[in-house]
Amino acid sequence: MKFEVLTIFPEIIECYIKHGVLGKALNKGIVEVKVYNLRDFTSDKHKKVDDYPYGGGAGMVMQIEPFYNAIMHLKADEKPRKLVLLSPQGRKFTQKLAQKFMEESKAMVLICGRYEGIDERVKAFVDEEVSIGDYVLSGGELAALVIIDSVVRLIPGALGDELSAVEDSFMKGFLDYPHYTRPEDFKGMKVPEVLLSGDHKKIALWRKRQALKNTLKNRPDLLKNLSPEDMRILKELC
Ligand SMILES: N#Cc1c(-c2ccc3ccn(Cc4ccc(CN5CCOCC5)cc4)c3c2)n[nH]c1N
Repeated sequence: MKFEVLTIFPEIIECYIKHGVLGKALNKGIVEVKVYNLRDFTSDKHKKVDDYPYGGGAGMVMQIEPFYNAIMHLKADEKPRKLVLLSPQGRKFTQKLAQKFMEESKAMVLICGRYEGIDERVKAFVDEEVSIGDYVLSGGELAALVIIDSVVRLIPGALGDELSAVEDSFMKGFLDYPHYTRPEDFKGMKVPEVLLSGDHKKIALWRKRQALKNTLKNRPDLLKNLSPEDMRILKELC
């Protein structure tokens, strides 16, 4: 899968993609990330990318021309790609949308604005407008990284442990169970006995109960379409 990122801060993207899961996926050749500086698509000596908003108002707005020139440059190879604009006004990004992007797109262009946003006319050239959540960021770069990271985790072979992607809790519709590792006793804080028992059936049941308990407490909105068994466990917790 190929990601192409349009931004005035390429270093934000370049720094992050070298590490962790993404770094491994890049080294394996499972993923390719190319970052483009929008300032390279300007036509003035000052590489201007923003201007005052028509109609007045606070802040600056990013001009359409650099976005248009960059998008036309990418489209010159006539290869299919999904163009995604990051924006506070976008549709909510969820694990389901990450799955959809992974399944449907061989290449994605992630368009990152700054300032108070970008000229509305850029939207004529994009396929999706996406927001990663109900809070205001300073630009689209962090959102682009969230999308890249969550989509790459879903690519078969990217994690090197097929189970992790399948086990990601948002795929199952409830939160994760608690995790523990050595030491067994840290300043009197002990690992639950069941996890030391070696009884995999008991451990699985304990983990399911804990996951449902966490979900009921923190994200009851996720508790939909539970299996009869999960519903039975949930009722015991109430
Ligand atoms: N994805 C994503 C994002 C973004 C995001 C994405 C892209 C850009 C480009 C510029 N900015 C900054 C910016 C700040 C303030 C404002 C004003 N409005 C904000 C909402 O209330 C009304 C007034 C606009 C834009 C961006 C922010 N924020 N939150 C998400 N989940």
